[in-house]
Amino acid sequence: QFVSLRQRILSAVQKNATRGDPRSVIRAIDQFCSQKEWAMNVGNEKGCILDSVVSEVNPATVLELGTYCGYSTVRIASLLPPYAKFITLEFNPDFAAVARQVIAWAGLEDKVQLVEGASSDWIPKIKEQFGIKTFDLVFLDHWKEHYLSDTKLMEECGLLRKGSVLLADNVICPGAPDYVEYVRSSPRYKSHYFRSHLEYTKAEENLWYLGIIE
Ligand SMILES: Cc1cc(-c2n[nH]c(CCNC(=O)c3cc(-c4ccc(F)cc4)cc(O)c3O)n2)ccn1
Ligand SMILES: [Mg+2]
Repeated sequence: QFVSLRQRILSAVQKNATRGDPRSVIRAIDQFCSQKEWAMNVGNEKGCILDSVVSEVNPATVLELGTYCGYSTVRIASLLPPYAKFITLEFNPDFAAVARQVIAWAGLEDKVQLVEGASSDWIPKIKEQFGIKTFDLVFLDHWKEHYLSDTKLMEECGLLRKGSVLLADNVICPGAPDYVEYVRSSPRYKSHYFRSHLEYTKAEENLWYLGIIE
C-alpha cells in the first residue's frame, strides 16, 4: 500500500540511525535524500551554515517556522544549551507526526516543543502560552509567501528585540522576494546572505541572515 515520502524518510532514520545520536539521524536523512529521493530538508550544506549561526548566537530562545520532518529541528536542538527554550511550528499534521518521531529518535524530545497549526495563528499566542518574552533566534523555513507577514507579525507581538537574529531559507528557490526587498530597505535590520545551494542539488540558493539593530 502507498507509503508517503515522509514515512520513507522516517523508516530510513529508524533503520540507519542510532537512537539518541542526533548526528546519525542527520546523516541518515541526508543519505536517503541524496541517494534515493529529494525532500525539502534544509540539507547538509545549508545545515552547516545554520549550525554556525546557532553556535554563534548561542540562543536561550529559538523559534523555527516550518518543521517538516524535523531535520533542521534536530540540527538546532543538538546545539542548544540545556536551559534553552525551542519552539517549532508545523502546519501539516502528517509532517508533524513524522517530525515528532524523528526528534524522539534523536533523543531530543525534551529540548523541543513542536506545535501544530498555522504560524499566523500561533505567533500572537506564544508569549502567554510558552512564557517567552523575545526570541534570540528565528529560523524561517515555512511557507515562503508568509515570511514577510510573519516577520511583521512577530514585530507587532513584541517577540523580537535589538540583537535578535532571523535566518531565512529559500529566499531564491522557491523564493521570498517581498521579504528580501522589505528587510533590505528597512533601517531596523542589518542583513547579509550566505551563498549555498538548494538542498541535494547544484541550484544556487542563499541563507538570508538578518540582525535586528534598532
Ligand atoms: C507554522 C506553519 C508551517 C508551515 C510549513 N511547514 N512546513 C512547510 C514547508 C515549507 N517549505 C517549503 O515549501 C520548501 C520548499 C522547497 C522547494 C520545493 C520545490 C522545489 F522545486 C524547490 C524547492 C525547498 C525548501 O527548502 C522548503 O523549505 N511549511 C506553513 C504555515 N505555517
Ligand atoms: Mg527550506
